[in-house]
Amino acid sequence: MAKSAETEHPVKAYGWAATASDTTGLLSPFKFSRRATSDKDVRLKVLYCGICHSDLHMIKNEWGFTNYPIIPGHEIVGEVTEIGSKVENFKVGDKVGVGVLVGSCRSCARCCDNLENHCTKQVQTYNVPNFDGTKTYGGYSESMVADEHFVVRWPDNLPLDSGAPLLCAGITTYSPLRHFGLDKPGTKVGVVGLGGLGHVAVKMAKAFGAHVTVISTSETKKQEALEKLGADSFLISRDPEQLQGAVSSLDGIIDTVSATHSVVPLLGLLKPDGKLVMVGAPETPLEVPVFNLLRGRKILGGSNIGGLKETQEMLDFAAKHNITADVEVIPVDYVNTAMDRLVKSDVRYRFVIDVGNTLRTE
Ligand SMILES: NC(=O)c1ccc[n+]([C@@H]2O[C@H](COP(=O)([O-])OP(=O)(O)OC[C@H]3O[C@@H](n4cnc5c(N)ncnc54)[C@H](O)[C@@H]3O)[C@@H](O)[C@H]2O)c1
Ligand SMILES: [Zn+2]
Ligand SMILES: [Zn+2]
Repeated sequence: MAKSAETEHPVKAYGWAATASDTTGLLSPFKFSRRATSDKDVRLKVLYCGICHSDLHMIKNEWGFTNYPIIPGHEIVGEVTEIGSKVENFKVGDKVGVGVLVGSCRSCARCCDNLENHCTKQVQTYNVPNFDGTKTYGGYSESMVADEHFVVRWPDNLPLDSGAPLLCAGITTYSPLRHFGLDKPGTKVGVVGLGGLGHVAVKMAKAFGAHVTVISTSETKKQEALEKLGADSFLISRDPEQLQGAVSSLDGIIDTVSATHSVVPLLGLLKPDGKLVMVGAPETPLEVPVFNLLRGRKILGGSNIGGLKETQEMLDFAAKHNITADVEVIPVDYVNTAMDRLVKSDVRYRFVIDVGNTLRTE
């Protein structure tokens, strides 16, 4: 008989999991186990874990591939408690991060190019089979263990709680800004959806020296976007007059919206050769009228987190430019309320679970 999550590995572990397959996604305390620390492994005590909207999509099975029980969490900051005998880059006591990936083949062309995020054999931090056949469990748990290649060094001056969301929201916005050439001073960058990813995208683009326009459905975020986050202008996406006034003005747009929406107005905002980069992952397909791409030779693309080398580079960049997320730190037993509020975009702008101080391990 197959071993249970609680007994398949030698080390006892505790977390909060969604166990029901009824798509309510309710999280509750869950006993499981983690593997012993092998040669190249780093074991950490989880201190903070951000709540990404992907966690919400997954606990509710909105993408259709949730494999319950699931412990979400891939914005994990912790302290190293044990290292394997061949670990080279970390020692006990170091502050470290683990993001969306805990494994990849390490030998394909993508991996050799530091793009583990595009490896077909990548192992994500939760909900997938690991190389040993057991399932991965994420950071809403008291400990993590991962090969050191998938662990990043935490910069000294980067706060642990408000820095945690950089491990997904940070790299997911930094990487396309860099890859699509939207990281040059004076570049006109639009950010759609001012949530966890979107607000970090604004900060990253500003740090690159871009001129940043936030495109949002809601007037309520205007003042904050301009005054607090440092955006240069603000457009209400439902206001045809405002959109008309900004037609053909942007070099690129990072679209972080989590629900199905029209990209037609966004394509209209792009200059010729402009790029619309999707990072948000709505559960249903978007409609793309092809003529809106043909006219102006526009490009519609996508981006998925980033490789490990770039994740470290992004963290160091964030530390240098004092970029953190705006966070609401919560105890773990508030997580279901936090999920309900995230559905309504009722958070400025990222929930972070104080795992270290609030997760009981019995
Ligand atoms: N590509 C990647 O690698 C990657 C990484 C992380 C997250 N994601 C995805 O990105 C999306 C955003 O994640 P997040 O954590 O920032 O979520 P979030 O909930 O914090 O932010 C989403 C934003 O979209 C806005 N929004 C929702 N519905 C909208 C609509 N119909 N029209 C316009 N705006 C709308 C919300 O108001 C909110 O500001 C999610 O789908 C998530 O799964 C992708
Ligand atoms: Zn994420
Ligand atoms: Zn690979």
